[in-house]
Order: sequence, then C-alpha cells, then structure tokens
Amino acid sequence: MTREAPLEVDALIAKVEGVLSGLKKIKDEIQQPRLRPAAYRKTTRSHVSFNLGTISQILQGIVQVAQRLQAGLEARAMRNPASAKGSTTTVLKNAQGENTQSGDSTQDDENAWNKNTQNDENTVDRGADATLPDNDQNTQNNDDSQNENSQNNGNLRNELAQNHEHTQDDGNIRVCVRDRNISEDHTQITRYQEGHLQHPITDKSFRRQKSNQALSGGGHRRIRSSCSNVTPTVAKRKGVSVLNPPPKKKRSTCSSELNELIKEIQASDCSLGLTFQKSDRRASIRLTAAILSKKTIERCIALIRAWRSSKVLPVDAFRPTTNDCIGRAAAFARSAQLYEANTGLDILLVRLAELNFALEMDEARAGAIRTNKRHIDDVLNRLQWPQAKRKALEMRLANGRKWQKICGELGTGLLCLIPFTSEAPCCVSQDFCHRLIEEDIDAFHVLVEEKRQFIDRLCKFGTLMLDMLLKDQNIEFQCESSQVSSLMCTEDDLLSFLEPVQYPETNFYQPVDGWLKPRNWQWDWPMDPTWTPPDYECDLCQATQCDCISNLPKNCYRIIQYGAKGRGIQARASYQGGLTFRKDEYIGELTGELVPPETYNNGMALDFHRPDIIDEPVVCQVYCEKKGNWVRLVNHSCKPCARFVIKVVSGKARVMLQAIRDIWDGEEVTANYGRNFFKNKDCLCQMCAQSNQATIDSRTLSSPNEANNRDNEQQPSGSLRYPIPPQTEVNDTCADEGGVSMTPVSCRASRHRRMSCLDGHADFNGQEKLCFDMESSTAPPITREETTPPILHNIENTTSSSPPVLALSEKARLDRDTSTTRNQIQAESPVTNLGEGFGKPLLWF
Ligand SMILES: C[S@@+](CC[C@H](N)C(=O)[O-])C[C@H]1O[C@@H](n2cnc3c(N)ncnc32)[C@H](O)[C@@H]1O
Repeated sequence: MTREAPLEVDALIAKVEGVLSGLKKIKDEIQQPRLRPAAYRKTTRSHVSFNLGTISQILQGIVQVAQRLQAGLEARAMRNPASAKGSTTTVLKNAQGENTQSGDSTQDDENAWNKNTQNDENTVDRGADATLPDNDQNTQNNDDSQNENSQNNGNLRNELAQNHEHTQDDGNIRVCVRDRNISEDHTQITRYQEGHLQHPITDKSFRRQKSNQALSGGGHRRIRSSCSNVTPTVAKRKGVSVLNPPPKKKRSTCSSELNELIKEIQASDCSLGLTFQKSDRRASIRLTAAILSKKTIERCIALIRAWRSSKVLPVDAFRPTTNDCIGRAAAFARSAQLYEANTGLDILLVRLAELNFALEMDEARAGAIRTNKRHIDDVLNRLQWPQAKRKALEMRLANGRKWQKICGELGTGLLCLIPFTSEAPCCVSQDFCHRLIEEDIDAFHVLVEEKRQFIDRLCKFGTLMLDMLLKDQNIEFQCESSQVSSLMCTEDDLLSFLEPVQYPETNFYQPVDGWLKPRNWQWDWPMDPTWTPPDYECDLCQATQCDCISNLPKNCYRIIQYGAKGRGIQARASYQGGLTFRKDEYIGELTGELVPPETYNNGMALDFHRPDIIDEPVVCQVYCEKKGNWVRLVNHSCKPCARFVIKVVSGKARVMLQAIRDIWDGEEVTANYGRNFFKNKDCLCQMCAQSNQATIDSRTLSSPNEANNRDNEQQPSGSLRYPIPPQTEVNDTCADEGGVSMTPVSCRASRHRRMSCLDGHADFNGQEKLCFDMESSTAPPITREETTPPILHNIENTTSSSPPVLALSEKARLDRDTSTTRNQIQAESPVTNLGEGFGKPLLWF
C-alpha cells in the first residue's frame, strides 16, 4: 500500500460524486414535463443511455483503482496482519463517507439497500404485482414510465453506495452485489471476486434480453432480472460489459420466492413445458404462464359457453355509426361503462371497449405527442358526463393503451386469453395488467416468442371469438360438440378444441361396401343417392341449371344455448324485432355425411327419402354429428315454425329447412323431428313444457279459483300474456308441420297429390313416418299483420299451400325488415330461459 492511497481514495470519491451529479442532471432533465411524452421518450432514453455509458466507463476506472488499492492492502496485510484490518476499514469508511464503525457498515448498508431495493422493486419488478402494495401507481400509463426511469436513476445514488457493498471475508475485500429479494429474510448477498464480477445471466436469457432490446427499438432498457445476481444495469454500473460477460461462476442462491413461483407454475402446468429462467422478469413470467396454460383453454371454452347463453348482444355498442373519432371514442367509453360487470365475457367486452376507446382517442390526437385535454372534455360533453368522471375516463384511456401494448403484434385476440380473475399460482388480475410497465410487457413478448405456435393458435381462437362477438359471425367451435377433459389431452388436442367447425358446403358422399341399391332405384348403382337426372327442374326457380343453393339467406341466425335441449338456432333479423324469414322461405340446407340407411340411431342422422321414386324408399341418412352445417342444430318442437323437406335445388335432391310461417327476430327456429323421436325421452319444447307445467299446476292446486289466482300472480298487470293455443285435432303425439288441422296421410298419397318433381319430408331417425296433406288445409293464408309472436301463433292459420318462395336476396331482406317490426317478440325470446350448460357435458378434471 502506498502513501498516496488516501489521495487516490479521495480522487475516487470525487469521481463518484461527479457521476452522481451527472445522474442528477439526467434525472432533472427527464422530470421536466416537456420531455415526458412518448415522442421524446426515445431521445431521452438514448440520452440517458449515452450518459450512463460514459458513467459506466468512469465507474470502471474507479473499480480498477479500487482493485489496485485493495491489492495494496492485501499485500500489507500479508506483511503486517495486525494493521491490515484497520486500514481496510479506513479505506472503506472514507469511500462510503458515512459509516464510522466497520462493524455497522454492512448492517447499515443492508438496511439501506433493502429500503432501496424495495423502492426499486415497486417501480420495476413489482410494477405489476397485484398482491403487493400499490406504490407503483405512477406506472399507470406509458408516459409515466418515464418518471419511473428517472426515479430509478435517482435511486442509483444509493445503489452505487449500497449495491457495491464491501465486506471483509477472510481478510479479503470483496465487492458484493445483493440479489433482488422481496423480504429482508430472503436477502441474498452474492459475492464476486474482485475484478471478476460474474455476469450470471445465461446465454439464453441474454439472448432474450438482446431480443427484448431489439423489440423495444434498441433503446436503453432496464431488462432487470427479478432474481439475477447482476442485471445489465448493475453490470454496467460495475463496469462489466454486458456484451462480453466474464466467465460463469457458480451462482449463489436466487430469490426463493421466484423459485417457488416458477416451481408452482411448472407443477400446475407441466404439460405445457413452460420453462422460465431466474433472469426473467417476475411480472412477465406471471403473465406468460397465465396465458400459456391449460387453464386458458378452459377459460376460452367458458367464454364460448357464456356467449351462447348471453342475453346481451354487444354488436351495436361496438359499431358506432358516427364518422368522427371523438364520437366513436365516446361510444366506446360508454360501452366500457355499460359492460362493467363480473363475468368473463363482460370483462372481455370492457377490455375491448377500452382498447377501442384508446385507439379512437389516438386517432383524434392526429400525431400530436399527447392527448389533448380538450378531447377528453369533448368526450365528456358527448356523453353528458360531469367533470368528476374525467379521472375515470383518463383511466380507461390508460387501460386501453395498456391493452394495446400487451396485445402488440399478437393481435386483439389476446384479450380473450388473459385471465379475467386472479388465480394462483400466477395471480394475474385486471389490476395486474393495468400496472404492467413497458419492460414487463416487452419481456412478456420475448417470453411468449418461445411458444409462438401455441400462442398463435390461441390468438387465432381469440380473433374468431371477437368476430363472433363484434361482427355477428356464426362460428362453432370443436369443444362445443366434444367431451373435453384437459387431464387426458395433449396440448395439441386441447388446442384443436378451440378450432372452428368447418361446415361442409355440400353433402359428403363416399361409396361403402354393402350399401344396397334402394328399392325401385332406376339409375346406376353405386352412386350418390341425392343425384337427380339433368332434366329435373329446380324446385325453387324451375330451371334445370341454376345457382339457387348459393342464394339462401346468410347469417340470419345465431347459435345459442337453449337450456337442457342443448344448442339451437335463433332467428336474427338485421334489426331487433324484424321479420327474419317469410313463411315458406327456404332457410338453409342441411348438409352432412351421406351414409347407408339405418346406420345411426342417435338423433344426429336424418333419414333421406326420395319421393320421386316409387314407395319413397329411404336412400340414405344425412349424418351430421361429425360433419354437418348449422342446420343440424335446429331443435325439435311439437309446434315448429319450420320443417325439413326434400327438394331438388340446383340439380340435387337436398334436405331443405323451410319456414312454415313467418319467423321473427329472436324466435327459436324449430322443426318437427318425427313422431317417434321422443318415445324414450322427454320433449322439452315450449309446448310440452307448458303442458307439463299445466299438469303440475292442476295437480298441486286444489281448486280452479286457486289456479286462476296463481296465474294472475305470475303475470303482473301490464305484462304480455300469451294464451296456450288450443290443442284440438292433434293426431297422435306428433304435431308435425305444426298443423293442428292437418290430416295425417301416407307419404305415398301425399306424393301423388301434390308433388311436382320432388317433395318429401325428412325425419330425424323417426321409425314410423307421418306425413301431412298440405292441400287439405282450408284456412286462408295469413297476412304478415296477422302474424302473432311465436307462442301465440295459431298454427291452424299457417298451413296454407302457397308455393315456396325463393330465398330473398339480402337487399330484399333489408327492405322487408325495415317495413315490419315485432318488438314484443323479445318478451318471449328463448334466450331469457337460458342458463344451463351444454347439452353434452364438458368434463373438466
Ligand atoms: C339434431 S340435434 C339438435 C342440436 C342439439 N341441441 C345440440 O346441441 O347439438 C338433436 C338433439 O337435440 C336435443 N333436442 C332437440 N330438441 C329437443 C327437445 N324438444 N327436447 C329435448 N331435447 C331436444 C336432443 O338431445 C336431440 O338428440
């Protein structure tokens, strides 16, 4: 040790002070409000980065001098062990400029460090930790993350003193960098040999950090590990090149809490193979694990289920008609308020509303650096909200931007995948997401990159789900018709449950060995049993060549859950309460697999007769369990509004669904399956449910007066009251074709009387067939004005034999819809009876 040593130490102190004042300058600059907006952020960052780079060089020099001094001390200790300790202490005391007693030095530093780490953690690693105190509210919006940077820089002064703690160990002075930790108990001190600060971040995480930097535009980032021993920032401060880490040494313990979290995540979802490193950010680990877990698939399935049973159609709320972005922003802000609720679906809608609100506000900003306060005022004015709601609106804006950032290039479908409630082990709540800081989000994007295929498939589901919610598209998912057990399934299987069901445009026919030629079949065999000779005319347009099958109504339905009946089809007009299908209109074609007669008897195969062949043999079944379009979801009713008929359309015999009366927006589209379908199980159609209720009522109530009283109680004055139509002349158990006045006749008789080319019926596996003579109805066709809501509908009046009408074009449908409204149907909308699960049970664990 030389005599100049104390001078050198003084010089070091001066240098450190110079560094600190430089940092303070940077901090002051950052805190100036004009530098906060986004456009300045990058400049500021690079500015900080530049200065930090210079500072790190200075620090490197300081460390080298300190090393040299320490080497001198060691040499002196070898020569004179008694005096060595005191000298070292002196050097340290001077260097730290505070501690006067060597024994207290470490303790004080540790307390200060813990305090400091706590601050740091609140603003950095724990920025999104919902379970921790809310000290990081300043990270609410992106602009504020700048503040956070400056705060951290401000803290650097303490860190410089405290992270580089010097302790004595066997006479050697070592530079200690404390590991990040949450509680004092778990504080770990990692020691490094002087001059050989180890960079403990593994290659992989290092790559992550590099790509993270690239993702975020290459600006300076605090890619700080939640439990890494040396973070890049610290490494820089220590004079260690991040790009050139020194050789790896055995690491000491890491944050036990983070280890626990990682273990817990891996144990709960080991099949998804999530691997995290200790160098990853805690918040990003939590978000990644929460999204890439099996539970996400459960959540997605629950979301579909909730949508099927939802009474709220968000479409209109998400389709503002105004041309100006402030108007649209106001509409979305209102929507966000509207759907404030606790179900996953509602939370998703709030997220979407917030995101869209932020997008519109950003559009209004028109490239300006920050949102003009006037724009918020404009939105408040549009909504006629008081100024008191300003804060709430600003919060929505911040949330919306956060959602935008989280979704990033993964797309808005990701919003469906983020948990709606906080669940262990990841505990990702709404608040957690709102408090994520930019670095967490960037690190999350880097982490999910490793499971990109998986997340892409999940996001694809999310996009379809949003299309269904917002664009009124009808999409069926595989999980809705399968039994799902996440225990039994591989990752791939689980993902396949979220794939959309592909509807076959036409029937799928494949010849099968042993498929016998149908009775009286006059053409070649084997061949497609729906084939018709070229001279057969289309039943819709009477031409031999046409494209009528492509002109059937589109998107005039919605798949919803009808309690224990399972899913069903609800008519949707272009506006609420409108007329959806005219009487006799063809609603759609049932498509599926063509299989030999009597192959299936499970309610998912429909017998296909050929009424143009003598004796109307069943030529095949249309089996629609595995392959089939939406028409297969039409439920049975003893008083249906539609029927399955066999018609020649565009050169083929087809099972067509035809309206047997006007069908209004909100009604369930039903058909009669045939008289024997419900031989062994209960029919749950509205008519049967009502008559069952009537039976129960008549048994439980002793006198008719009592019954009347009860009825009156159930129907408060002013409410719509629908009488049960008379059940006269219903033949047997089947009210096929909905006609109480219809006479059951044999199919053959029917055919001879009214078939032009091909006109038959189709039944879902009914063994005994019953057909009705459509011409025997004497009732005059009813006009639209006379048509009553579904439950009121007097079926006697609906059996006119007017010729089938061609499917209306979309324009004609719109014209028609605007001319007629039946709002009262909403009162009877079957959706209001929902709430039960899928018809087929979903097995979860
Ligand atoms: C062709 S599928 C109709 C779609 C079915 N609801 C679904 O969710 O897949 C026929 C099945 O629906 C159910 N279903 C249809 N109408 C019903 C009714 N009126 N009462 C009880 N169950 C009905 C029965 O389980 C039947 O086997």
